[in-house]
Amino acid sequence: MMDGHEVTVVDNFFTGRKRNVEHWIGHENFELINHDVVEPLYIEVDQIYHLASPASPPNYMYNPIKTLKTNTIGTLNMLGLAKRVGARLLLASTSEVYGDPEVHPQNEDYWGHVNPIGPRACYDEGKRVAETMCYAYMKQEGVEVRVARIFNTFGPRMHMNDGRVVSNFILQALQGEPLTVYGSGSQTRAFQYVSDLVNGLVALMNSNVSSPVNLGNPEEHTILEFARLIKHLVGSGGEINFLSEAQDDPQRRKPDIRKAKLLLGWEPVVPLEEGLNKTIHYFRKELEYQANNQYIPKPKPARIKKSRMRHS
Ligand SMILES: O=c1ccn([C@@H]2O[C@H](COP(=O)(O)OP(=O)(O)O[C@H]3OC[C@@H](O)[C@H](O)[C@H]3O)[C@@H](O)[C@H]2O)c(=O)[nH]1
Repeated sequence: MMDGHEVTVVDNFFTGRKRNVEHWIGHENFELINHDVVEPLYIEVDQIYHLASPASPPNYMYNPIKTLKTNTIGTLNMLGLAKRVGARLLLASTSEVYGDPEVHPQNEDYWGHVNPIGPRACYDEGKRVAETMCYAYMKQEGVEVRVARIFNTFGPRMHMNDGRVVSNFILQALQGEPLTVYGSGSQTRAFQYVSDLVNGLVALMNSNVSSPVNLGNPEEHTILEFARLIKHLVGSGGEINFLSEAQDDPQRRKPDIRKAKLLLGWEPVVPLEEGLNKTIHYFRKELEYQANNQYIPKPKPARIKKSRMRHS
């Protein structure tokens, strides 16, 4: 928008919130549509960032059929729109297409290790078929596609109830609650700050790279190290609570980003601690906001029917 593009945001608000974009409402280049991509959409656009789908495991597992519909029918609808108006489509795919990987770090040539009937399948298989659909439309219909395989990402404006590890740990630490580590905490992840991802998505969209590209920060940590780091940054004395391991939880994950560096000239620039501090600041404010804005319904005064005045 700041570059002069007109942006239409399409959201069904299943996991998104109007508050996340309210500061743009009224801007001449901004439009917000309440719409679910499972239904066809008829608008005129040049580029489509197809970001729809819950991305947090508890959210996407909450209604697996809806997650599947969003990633399949929703993707077909967006590809159909791209075909009709001649737009380029960027699919937000995921590191989850690599499943519980047997190759480390994961590069784009790895085909993955995915359980097709496990609890994560609605999302990881959904995204895998979404990629397949993109390349079918590219080959058969000549639609221009871009596929970003997004690794763990965090930042301000995540939902308080998102359920992913970064927001869980920060909120727990801020509220003096124990941090919930699933399993032993020896599983690893590499976390990327949201602004790095946005820059990567824009660079990919405007590049000539049609094959999948990993976007993530390769700095890898165990979840236990990560819990300790967040406790330290928040300054919380809370303990760490070990809960049972999540089923099919990928054990090691770290992106190989050589392709993005070489072809897009992109790499993450925000250090982990800086990103975490910004996110901690955000959630601190959110907790304050929540405390000051609890909705307490007021009792309604009894409605007294006004009788019509009769003039004689
Ligand atoms: O409270 C928690 C939450 C999560 N975890 C663990 O932390 C790790 C990361 O879990 P998250 O739920 O944040 O995210 P995952 O890495 O499992 O999945 C993510 O992968 C990449 C993206 O496509 C998605 O954002 C999401 O599916 C997992 O090992 C999980 O078991 C905890 O130990 N405690």
